[in-house]
Amino acid sequence: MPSPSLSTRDLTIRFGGHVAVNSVTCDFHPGETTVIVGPNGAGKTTYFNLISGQLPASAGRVEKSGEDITRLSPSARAGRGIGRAFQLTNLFPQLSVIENIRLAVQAREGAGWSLFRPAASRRDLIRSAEHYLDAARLTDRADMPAASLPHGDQRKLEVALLMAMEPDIYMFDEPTAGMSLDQAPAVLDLIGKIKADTTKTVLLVEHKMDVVRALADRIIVLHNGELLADGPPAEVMGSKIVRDVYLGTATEETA
Ligand SMILES: Nc1ncnc2c1ncn2[C@@H]1O[C@H](COP(=O)(O)OP(=O)(O)OP(=O)(O)O)[C@@H](O)[C@H]1O
Repeated sequence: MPSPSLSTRDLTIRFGGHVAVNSVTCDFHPGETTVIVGPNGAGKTTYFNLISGQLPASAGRVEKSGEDITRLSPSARAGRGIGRAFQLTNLFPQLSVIENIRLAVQAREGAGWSLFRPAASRRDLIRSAEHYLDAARLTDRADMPAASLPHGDQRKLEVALLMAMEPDIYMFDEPTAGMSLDQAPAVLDLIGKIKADTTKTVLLVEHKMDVVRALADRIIVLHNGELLADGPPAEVMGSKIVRDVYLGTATEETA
C-alpha cells in the first residue's frame, strides 16, 4: 500500500453544541476510490468541506501527502492538488466550452504562462484542452457558450475543467445528482477514467447504490458524524451495523 495521499486525524467540527464531524481518522491512497455513505445529516458533506477547506476544523488535522494543510484556504488546498468540482471559480459562462477548458489548462500552468510565449506552447495548450474535451465527450459542444449547455453537459464540463487542473485528489459530491438516466453514464464513465489512473485518489459522497457499486473500491460509513465502518464494499454493505443504520434501527450506543 502506497503512503496516504490524504489523511484526516481526529478531524472534528462543532456547530454550537452539535458535533457534525466527530474525531474522524482516515487515510486515503492513490489508486483508490472511496465512497462516503451514510444517512441524511450524517456529516458527509461537512467532512468534505473540512477536507477542501470550506469549513475550519474545530479540532484535528487534514494532511496532504503528510503535510499539515488544516489551516490553509480552499484555494491553497486546490493549489496542492485537492480538486473539488464546485471549487471551480474559473468558469466563464459566455465563453465557449473549449475556451473554458483552455483557460483551466492555462491556469494550471500558472504564472509561468505568458502571452509572449512562442506560439508552439499555445498550441500545446489547445492540444491539451482538446484532450480533456474529448475525454469528457464534449467535442460536438466545443464551440457552444458554456452557459447554453444542457445540465448534463455542464456537469461533464465541470469534470473536464477539474481534470484540466490535474489534481491528485478528486472530490465528487453526488456527481450525477439532478441528471437524467441517459446522462448519468457519461459522467460515471468519466470518473471511471480518472479512477483508472492509479496516481489519483478519488473520494465521492454518494447516495445512489448503483453509483456506489459501479465505482467504490472502498466504502466508509459516517453516522452521527462518526466513522462507523470502513472496508471493501461487500463487507461494509453486508455488515449488520450498517444495515441497521440504513434501516434506521441503530441506537446512539451501537453507533
Ligand atoms: N453550517 C452549519 N451550521 C450548523 N449546522 C450545520 C452546518 N452544516 C451542517 N450542519 C449540521 O451538521 C450535520 C451534518 O450535515 P451534513 O450536511 O454534513 O450531512 P450529510 O451527511 O451530508 O447529509 P445529506 O446526505 O442529507 O446531504 C447536520 O445535522 C447539519 O444540520
